[in-house]
Amino acid sequence: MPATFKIRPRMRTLLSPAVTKVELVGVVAWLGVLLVDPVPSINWLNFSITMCLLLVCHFHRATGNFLVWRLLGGVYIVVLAFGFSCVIDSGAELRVFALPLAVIIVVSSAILFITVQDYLLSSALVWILMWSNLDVGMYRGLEVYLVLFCVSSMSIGFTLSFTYLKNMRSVLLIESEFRTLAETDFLTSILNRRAFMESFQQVMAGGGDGYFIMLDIDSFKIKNDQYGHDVGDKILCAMAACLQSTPGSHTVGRIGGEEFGVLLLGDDDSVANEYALRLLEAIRHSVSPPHHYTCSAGIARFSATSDMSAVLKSADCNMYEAKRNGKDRVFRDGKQLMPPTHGTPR
Ligand SMILES: Nc1nc2c(ncn2[C@@H]2O[C@H](COP(=O)(O)OP(=O)(O)OP(=O)(O)O)[C@@H](O)[C@H]2O)c(=O)[nH]1
Repeated sequence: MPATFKIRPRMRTLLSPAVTKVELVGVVAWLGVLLVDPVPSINWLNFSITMCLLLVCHFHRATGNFLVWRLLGGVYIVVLAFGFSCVIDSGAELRVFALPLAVIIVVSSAILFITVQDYLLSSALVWILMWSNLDVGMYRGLEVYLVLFCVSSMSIGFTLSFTYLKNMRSVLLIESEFRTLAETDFLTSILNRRAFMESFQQVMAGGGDGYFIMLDIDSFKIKNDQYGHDVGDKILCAMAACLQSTPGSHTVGRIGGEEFGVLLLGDDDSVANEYALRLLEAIRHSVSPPHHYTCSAGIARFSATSDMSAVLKSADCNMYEAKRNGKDRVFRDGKQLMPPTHGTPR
């Protein structure tokens, strides 16, 4: 997915408060126009337009769907322009206001759109709607000025929209790059400890049940000493690749030097056990001899009400049990997990 598409929801979140304010200003202006001459203004059409504007404002603010949000910005502008054009239609003396009104709507609506295409489309619709209200007779011989106003208003709006969207996009792209850097382990490119723990907290806050698996590479110091730190680094990367390529996990991360964490969702013990054993098997074969390595793992179950530090401690204790009992194995609740096909411990 292009980076600019990824930041669009964030752009929408940042723009929304300003959009709501601009729309409310439009509604107030619309009600103000109706109040200038209230008696003839009270009719079904004006009532429907008012309700429509209020509903569009409400749903524009409330919708969670990005496409609907984009669409409602255009709907709002078209309904507002239609409302004003109806009022202007109701009295010939009001036609003099059609031109400045169209210019104001077209220029001020630049902030409502997240793409310049949306802006250009809706402002073209505004001009089409308002053009019929212009007293062309009044501008006879001066039509070129009308065209100039039309083109200038759209150009100013386009420039405003293009500039602020471009600036916002650049700032958000930089922000997203920094966020990725802050959450990613430099060596292995998987989540670092902070990001992994944040994900863990989010899962628990969301009421998720699951399993936390702590993994520690066995005798890693010896590998480093025997083959050098560059081989050690390759082993760490191979381990991260294994975590990523073994299906079934929710989150994986490097939570210490040679320690990794995995979150599994669900409450089926056999699925969690099978996952852990499958992962250790994949790890055994992830690097060919003589640099091959193994790791020990401890599993702890958690639910929404669990104390996170107690879960971490439990997985850690199980992992150390696995180390004490010969390494390259998984422990849970103080007992070693056996592969389903083999009935005896290795
Ligand atoms: N190459 C490399 N080594 C690292 C990195 N981070 C930590 N280490 C090494 O990991 C080793 C961890 O050693 P120990 O804590 O003694 O654990 P161990 O040798 O794996 O022994 P057991 O845990 O008992 O199996 C140390 O030698 C650290 O230098 C890293 O980013 N790259």
